[in-house]
Amino acid sequence: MKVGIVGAGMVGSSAGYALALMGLASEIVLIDRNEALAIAQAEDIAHAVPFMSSTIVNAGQYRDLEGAGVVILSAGVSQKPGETRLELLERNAAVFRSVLAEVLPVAPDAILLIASNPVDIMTQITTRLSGLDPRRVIGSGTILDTARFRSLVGRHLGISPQSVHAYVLGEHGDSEVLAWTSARAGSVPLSSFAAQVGSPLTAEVRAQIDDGVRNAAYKIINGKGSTYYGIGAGLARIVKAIARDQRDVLSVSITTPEVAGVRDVALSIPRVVGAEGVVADLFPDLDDEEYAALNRSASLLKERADAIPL
Ligand SMILES: NC(=O)C1=CN([C@@H]2O[C@H](COP(=O)(O)OP(=O)(O)OC[C@H]3O[C@@H](n4cnc5c(N)ncnc54)[C@H](O)[C@@H]3O)[C@@H](O)[C@H]2O)C=CC1
Ligand SMILES: CC(=O)C(=O)O
Repeated sequence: MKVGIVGAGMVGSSAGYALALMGLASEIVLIDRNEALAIAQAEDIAHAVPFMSSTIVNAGQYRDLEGAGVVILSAGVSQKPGETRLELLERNAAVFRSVLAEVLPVAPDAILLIASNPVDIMTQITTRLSGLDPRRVIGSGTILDTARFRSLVGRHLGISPQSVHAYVLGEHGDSEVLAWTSARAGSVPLSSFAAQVGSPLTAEVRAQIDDGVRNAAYKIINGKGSTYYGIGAGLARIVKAIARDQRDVLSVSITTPEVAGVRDVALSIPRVVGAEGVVADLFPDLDDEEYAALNRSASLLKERADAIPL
């Protein structure tokens, strides 16, 4: 499968690197308004390929997206220290208007995979502007937050994060919801597992994990300017589900008819992802507090998305 990446900065190049290492694409095309950057990133990633795969990596123009199965959209601005994702909205909406006008005519059949922030609202805008089936316009959503959640829970319990089945729901951002009630370790409810291994999930531990997940990006941005390895791997993971029609359950964002009482909103819940995009939505069991938090997150996203002129 050919994969296009529009926006060859830190996130786009990290996704390209992860895809190339994992051998998930036959060809990767990197596009950026800074052509010299796209060329340099493509060349650097191509030099990793002989160690791991046979992916062809090139910089290109929009016309080179023809035949792409997936186009990753990672163009735009990123957060400065202390800035929220939502503060990027107007600037990145303007970038997407111009980028989509170039992408859609040449790659009308591609699944669009959105990374630029605020990713849920960018997903909703892209769905509206493109007129594509919402199930083929996928935001990376909380795939990264879910990975952060699993990582911290796994460390606390002393098990692999891959044995933690827990999801972050709602906004990829400050209002996100850690779904503790439905979380499992192996097949065992999280709190029961934690008690059995002698590492109880006290209110204090949960608060620390919540803070670690919710504020991870702010901490990393303060330390090194931006985050990219985590989302690069997350984007590659979504492409894997699509390219191999794996029907994996991933927390990604698409415009959804109704979530927690809010209609037509893009946000993350666990969804089944395969060759056609999102093929099913899953609504985890939530307690009253989690449901109310998801309703607040959905309402906030809906309000901000509806206020953006197309
Ligand atoms: N979804 C997620 O979990 C994450 C999302 N992000 C978001 O990803 C986006 C990209 O972040 P970085 O790669 O760190 O930024 P970056 O500044 O390194 O790269 C952005 C690239 O977009 C290009 N660009 C800007 N306007 C363009 C246009 N009209 N056409 C083509 N290219 C254009 C720039 O030249 C630049 O190379 C940001 O919005 C950031 O907030 C970042 C980390 C995680
Ligand atoms: C920047 C961003 O969205 C993240 O690392 O979560």
